[in-house]
This record gives sequence, structure tokens and C-alpha cells, in this order.
Amino acid sequence: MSAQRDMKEKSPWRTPVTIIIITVIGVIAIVALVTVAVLQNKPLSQKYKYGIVLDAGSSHTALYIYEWPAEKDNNTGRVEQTHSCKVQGPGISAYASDPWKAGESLTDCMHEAQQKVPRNKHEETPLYLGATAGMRLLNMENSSASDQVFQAVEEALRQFQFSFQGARILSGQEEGAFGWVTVNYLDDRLKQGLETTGALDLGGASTQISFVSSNYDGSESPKNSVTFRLYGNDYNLYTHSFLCYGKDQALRLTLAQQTLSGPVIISDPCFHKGYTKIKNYADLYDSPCVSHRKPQGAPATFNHTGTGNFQQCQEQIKRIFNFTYCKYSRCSFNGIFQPLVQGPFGAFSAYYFVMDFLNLTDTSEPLTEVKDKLTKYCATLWSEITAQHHTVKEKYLAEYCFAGTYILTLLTEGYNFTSESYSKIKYIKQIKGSDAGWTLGYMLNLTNMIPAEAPDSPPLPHAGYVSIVTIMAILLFIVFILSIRPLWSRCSKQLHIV
Ligand SMILES: Nc1ccn([C@@H]2O[C@H](COP(=O)(O)OP(=O)(O)OP(=O)(O)O)[C@@H](O)[C@H]2O)c(=O)n1
Ligand SMILES: [Ca+2]
Repeated sequence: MSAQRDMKEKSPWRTPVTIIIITVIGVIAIVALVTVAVLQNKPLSQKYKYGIVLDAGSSHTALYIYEWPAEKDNNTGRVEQTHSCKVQGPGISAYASDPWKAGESLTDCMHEAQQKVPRNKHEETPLYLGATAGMRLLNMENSSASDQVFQAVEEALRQFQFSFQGARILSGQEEGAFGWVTVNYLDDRLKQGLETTGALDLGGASTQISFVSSNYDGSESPKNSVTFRLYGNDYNLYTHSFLCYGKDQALRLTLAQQTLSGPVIISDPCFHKGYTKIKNYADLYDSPCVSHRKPQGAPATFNHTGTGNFQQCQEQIKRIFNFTYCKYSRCSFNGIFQPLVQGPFGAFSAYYFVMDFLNLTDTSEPLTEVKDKLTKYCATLWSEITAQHHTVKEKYLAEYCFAGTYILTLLTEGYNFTSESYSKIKYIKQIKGSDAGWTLGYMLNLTNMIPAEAPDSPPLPHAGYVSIVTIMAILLFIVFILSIRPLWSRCSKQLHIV
């Protein structure tokens, strides 16, 4: 008996030290359990991924850097633009006769990108170049020149450590559709399945309109229809890109119809009174948008003189749209199908630059008032305009009367926006810090960042999961304490005996 008692008393499980150790281990285990629960799905340190897109537009090239958390969480609109760089000089299509310069022009912005993307991420960062209407026109006019420009650009981009994914011309459909994806992604409309926003993009050489129309299924004009399945929602998008109807080419079209007989002086209502400049016929007609209309036997130059009259300018601009034929139920212009515009719209690129300059971005202002203001602006003498805006590039400055009039005419006559639907347009440059344009949508698509189906939502939100594990841990702790209580009381009795 006494030997047995001796053994019991000497058992290591019965010493106060052992009991304290067990208690501490128990507490540590429970704390660890709760910590694991709290950190579940949350990385210890936030790591980022990067993507670079070069937008090789007709008038200029811009580089955009995007950043997103590396964790596989594609369920929120979390890709953000962290940096942009405007390439000095014209768009790459202007280097047709000197292709290597097109490549060289990109290097400054590429060096900037090297600085902005962390060094250890360069190799894994995809780099894309997408070209739009300027290269579309060059490709139509001289495909070998366009190939050479691409070769030069690719060679230049391969010099960098980034993961170069190629340079190509986007179709007008892609340009329109990706602009729409960008706007709706940044507005968090796709993930939540909200009513979408239409996209209006005005470039230098082409212009795009894209929107979802509830009473259009895409069958009437399949080439104007793009279908997407994003986050579990189906979208049937109407989109069209009008080549030659960007701001610069539309100006050529408008001027070309005033120079049919090859006059020496052109009195242009879209330019300010007092504006006068000698221009070359060869330059005006140096574009496939107008080259076929070059007047025979025209002199080398003409004197481009402004008369500053909004009403007459609008008349001239209307004539570049053809409304005479339409084989569909309804058309915008030039025989292109378009359902009635519907819902809110975001208007960006030159829509924004121009209307922002003219202080006409407030679309709650009635259209009649917008027209009145533009009438006054166009009627202002050129000398006054240059005096008021001496910091603005003269080429841009001379064209704002035309550009503003063109925008209003394109929207109301071309796309059939009414006073009411015009008020649903928002002129935008950026949404939540990222530029509106096709580049973000293009990258999201190429990196598969937008899933077709909504991500499986966990049965409980993260907070709910943490609460349940915490409650269970507390219960476990109470049970544990209760179970070691007899040991504690026996232990303290022993201490009393001693
Ligand atoms: N502050 C500015 C900047 C640009 N522009 C005009 O805006 C047009 C260019 O718009 P942009 O969206 O940059 O065109 P690109 O992308 O170069 O052309 P595209 O999309 O047709 O390829 C040009 O006509 C340019 O004169 C302007 O009026 N004011
Ligand atoms: Ca563009």
C-alpha cells in the first residue's frame, strides 16, 4: 500500500510545476488557434503584382502601370493605376518613314517604368503595347511601313527586363469594348451586377461608342455586338468604332469638303476670327480618310482663315455625317446600326480634354445653354483667345471651337442624344485614380483578372468565421480549466500537507 502511495506521489503528473506547464501549453495552443483563425486568408505581408500597358494612339503614346495585391483575390475591383507616362512626340504611326525612332521614342517612359516597378518584379511583370486608329490607318495605307514600325517598337521593348507580351493593333470593337470594361470595372458595377455605364471615347483618329441596350440582342448587326460573361452576369454590348471620326481626322474631313475646288483661301467658321495660317494641301490630304478627295490641280497651299461662327460650323460638321441610307431599323450615321442610347455614359479622352478646357463638363446645364456658351467662345477673336491662354499649345488652342462643336454635333446628330439623355453623360478623365480608356480593360482581359463566374462566396464572412472559432476556443479553454481543477485542488492539498 505504502509503496503504491509513494509511486502516486512521485508521478510527474502530480507536481505543481507540471500542472503549470500543461496550463501554459493549453493557453498557448488556444491563442495559436485564434491567431490562425484571425489570419486566415490574410497574408502576413501585402505583396503586389504589376502590369504595364502602352497605349499607342494616333496622336500620342502613353504608358500605364497597374498594381494589384498578389493574393488570389480577383473578387474585387482592386487593380489600380499607380503611374502614367506620356511619351514625348507624336504617335508611333507618325514614324512611318523613320521606324526606329518610333522604338526610341518609348525609352524614356520605359526607364520610368523600371524605376516605378520594384526591381525584383520586373521579370514577372507583363508588358503589352496596343495600337489604335493611327496604326489602323497606316496599315491600310502602307502595311509594310506599319510592320516596320511594329518591328522597331518590339525591338525597343524587348531591351527591358519586363515580360513583353507583344505589340498589336486593336480592332475598333476591342477598343470600344475594353473602354467599356474599364469604366464599369472601376465603378465596381460588374462585380455587383449593377446597371452599367456606356463608354464614349474620342481619340484623334477614331471614336467609339459602347453601351448595353436592354432591347437589343445583337442579332440585327452582329458585328456591332460583343458578349461577355463577367462575375456570373451576361452582358450584350453594342459597340462601334468610327474610323476617321476622331477629332483630328474629323477636322480633315470638315476641311476637305470646303476645299473641293482647291481654293486659295478657306473661310472657316470653326476657327476664330483673326486666325489665319498658310497650310499645305499635301498635309491636309495626307491621310486615307481624305486622300481620295484631293482636288485635282489644287495649289500647293491655302490660307486657312477663321470666321468664328458656331451655327455655320455645325452646318459644315453635319455634312461629314451621311444620314441618307440605313438598312437597319435605326442607324447613327454612315449606315451604321445603333439602338437608341440608353442609361448613363462616361465620356473620356478628347471628350474630356475639350469640354474641360471649354468649361462645359457640367451636363446638368441645358444643351441650349451649352450651345450658347460655345457660340460666344467661337465668336471670340483669336487675339483674345491667345492672350487668355498663352500657356496652351497653339495647335490645341486653335481647334477648341471646332472640337467643341464637333463633340456636340457627334453626340446629338450622330448618336442621337437628346437634351434628356445628354444630361446623363459625365465627362471623365479618371475614376478612382485610374484613367478611363481601353488599357485597363485590355490588361484585365489578357491576365484573366475578371472571372466569368462569381467567385464562390464562403458560407460565412471572414468576421463570422473568426467569431465562431474564438467562441469555440473560449469554450475549450473553460472545459480545459474545469478538467484540471481536481488536479489543482489535490495539488494545493498536497502543498498544505507539506
Ligand atoms: N489637352 C489636350 C490633349 C489632347 N487634345 C486632343 O485630343 C485628341 C487626342 O485624343 P487622344 O485620346 O489622346 O487620342 P489618341 O489616343 O492619340 O488617338 P486614337 O484613340 O484615335 O488612336 C487630339 O485630337 C488632341 O488634339 C486636346 O484637344 N487637348
Ligand atoms: Ca485613344
